[in-house]
Amino acid sequence: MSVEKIPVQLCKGVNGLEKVVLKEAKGSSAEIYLYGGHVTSWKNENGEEMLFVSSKAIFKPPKAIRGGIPLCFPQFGSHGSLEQHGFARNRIWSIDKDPPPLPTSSTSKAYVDLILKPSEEDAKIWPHSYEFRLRVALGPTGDLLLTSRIRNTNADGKPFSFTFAYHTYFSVSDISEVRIEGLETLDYLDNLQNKERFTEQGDAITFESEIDKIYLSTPTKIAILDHEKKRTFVIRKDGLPDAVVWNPWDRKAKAMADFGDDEYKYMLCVEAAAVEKPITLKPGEEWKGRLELSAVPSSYCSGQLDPQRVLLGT
Ligand SMILES: O=P(O)(O)OC[C@H]1O[C@@H](O)[C@H](O)[C@@H](O)[C@@H]1O
Repeated sequence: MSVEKIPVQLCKGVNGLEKVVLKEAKGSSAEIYLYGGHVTSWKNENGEEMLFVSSKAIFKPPKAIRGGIPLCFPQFGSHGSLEQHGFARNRIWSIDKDPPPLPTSSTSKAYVDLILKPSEEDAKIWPHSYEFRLRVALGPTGDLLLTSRIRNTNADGKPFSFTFAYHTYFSVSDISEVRIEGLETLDYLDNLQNKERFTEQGDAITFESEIDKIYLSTPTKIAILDHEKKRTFVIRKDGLPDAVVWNPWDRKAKAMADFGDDEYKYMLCVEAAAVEKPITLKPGEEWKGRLELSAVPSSYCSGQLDPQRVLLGT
């Protein structure tokens, strides 16, 4: 007899912070903290963790949780006058009991809707009224789906602009055994060189030192191949033209209080983002940004990512 899993549960996590636990019928699961609207766990059907969370992560406001999927809004990085990566990642979100419908083809009951609205204090640092709705869902095959809907609710008729990222920390076996496909030959801004623009060379991206690059206008599909784990993460994104790739490497790792000295070996951030061209919304307008993550066993064959490129040999 199979025991039916409760698809959505609200419970206490680290330091008594509230978290939502999603469980899909076949065994995959996810955890989302209301602090930051922050996904901190995504496990496949065998209970294996796909996301990296630092053993030194501080689950306490105002520090954002180090790992999982922090949400960068209304500012990515230092591209503006607000605090690094904006404030959405260190605010307490609410459960949205009655969200506007979202078209979905999945029958999975494992999903939750969260909402963030500005407090009076927030309005002092970013003088705009908005509703940020986040849906986190598990698909029937264990895929993790995040949909962000951001609406301008300004009553003063003013538009606003923002930059955004799903700052995903993937768990990898060994950073030196990992490569990314889908970003080769693209232009990028290098955060390690004053955000200057360069063009990536032809090969898949591999890692042997610190990296902090914003790849511009990328394909909607990117793959992270982990040879040792024999696992490939496939990232599909919509409404998010850019992709940030970050690994702090040893020196910066040591400088971060909430990150273990050697942990850079076991993580890689590939962040679906809108950075180069900020998104502008007039009052009443809504933006939607979607991220779909899947983990497929064994290595993806090189070149399978984009059949068109294989055919054209480009
Ligand atoms: O320490 P934080 O604020 O979470 O940021 C981590 C990193 O996030 C990346 O997205 C940025 O490109 C890096 O420049 C930054 O160092």
